[in-house]
Amino acid sequence: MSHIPDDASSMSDDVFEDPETTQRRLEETARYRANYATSGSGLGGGGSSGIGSSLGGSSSNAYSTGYPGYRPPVKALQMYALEDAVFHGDGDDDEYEDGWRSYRYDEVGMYCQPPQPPFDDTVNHKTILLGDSGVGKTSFLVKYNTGEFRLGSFSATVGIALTVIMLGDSGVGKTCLLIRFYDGKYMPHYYITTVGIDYRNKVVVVDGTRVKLQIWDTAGQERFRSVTHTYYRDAHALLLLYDVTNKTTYDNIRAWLGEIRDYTQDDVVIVLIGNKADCSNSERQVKREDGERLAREHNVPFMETSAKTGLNVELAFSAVARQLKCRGTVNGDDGKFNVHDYVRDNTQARTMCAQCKSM
Ligand SMILES: Nc1nc2c(ncn2[C@@H]2O[C@H](COP(=O)(O)OP(=O)(O)OP(=O)(O)O)[C@@H](O)[C@H]2O)c(=O)[nH]1
Repeated sequence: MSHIPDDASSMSDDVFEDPETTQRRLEETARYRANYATSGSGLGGGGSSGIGSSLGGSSSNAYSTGYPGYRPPVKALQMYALEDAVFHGDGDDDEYEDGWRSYRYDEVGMYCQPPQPPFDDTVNHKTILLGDSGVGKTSFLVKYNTGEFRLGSFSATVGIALTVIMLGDSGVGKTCLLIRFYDGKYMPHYYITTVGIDYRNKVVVVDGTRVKLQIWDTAGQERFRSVTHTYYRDAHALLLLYDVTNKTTYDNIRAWLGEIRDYTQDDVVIVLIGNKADCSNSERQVKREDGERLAREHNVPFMETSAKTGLNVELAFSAVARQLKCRGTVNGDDGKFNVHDYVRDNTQARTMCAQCKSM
């Protein structure tokens, strides 16, 4: 059964299923993995049935994806292997526990396969499923990955995700802001400095249109800079954060803007954010007016946010989604949207935030 929130203005994940289906699926996945471990068969093994066995056999003559005989360049394979290690090597199963969730393809089993010998014919590479809406692309992929056919579990896939990258010095609150947006929670004890880069997908509904954002949380630490630079070029939008309680992070914004100029596309959407606006005046080292002035200098919209209270968090992402939609990157261009006006009209001052009032 497909569940889509009634409130069209709300944020929602892109693919839904009901809690019982989730529970059943988790149990089946556990059974499946247990069988896999004992029999050595499974998605790619000779003992499984269906699409998985016909496409994903482990013999050296079988090709898990792509055309027979196709050999991706070794460089590309090395890159994908590296990406898998970086993005999927954390064994993070937390997201399996909630009933309302969004699938990433790695969550539906693509990475259940046993370790393969590096860089041979069985290594995955990119394959794109194309075809009209409703022909069964998502079901096909899920069947291939899990061996299951899930009738009616999926809502329509929403285009290809637009890339939003979060930047700023280490400790400014990028991860907390993303978690607040993605999960609606503040995790003060979640503070483990980001290593390299990580992402979450989230769909934002803008005037009835579903805009899928792929949000990349980068490591603020200098030593990861060369990794994160490689992602800048694909960015449609950037959220550039400083910490209002740490003047150095504000002073470094100019350097960040320089990097952005060097590595991103010219039309990238940038929003400047002063985070931790919940902190008291005695803790504050950067006035709101300073943030506004810097933003004016660089002609970018500005807002103060708090991952702790949720102040302006949804606004930051919805401003980006609206601007990208308006530019025609997603479903047409009405040409009337002005991100500066939108942010100015919708920004909440700290005193106006209901959550802040209750603090
Ligand atoms: N008071 C307050 N603290 C915050 C807020 N956002 C984050 N923090 C705290 O700031 C610290 C750093 O937060 P992170 O989200 O890990 O910072 P980051 O920018 O992702 O850091 P790196 O991963 O090292 O780049 C944590 O202790 C958070 O609890 C906020 O809005 N208000």
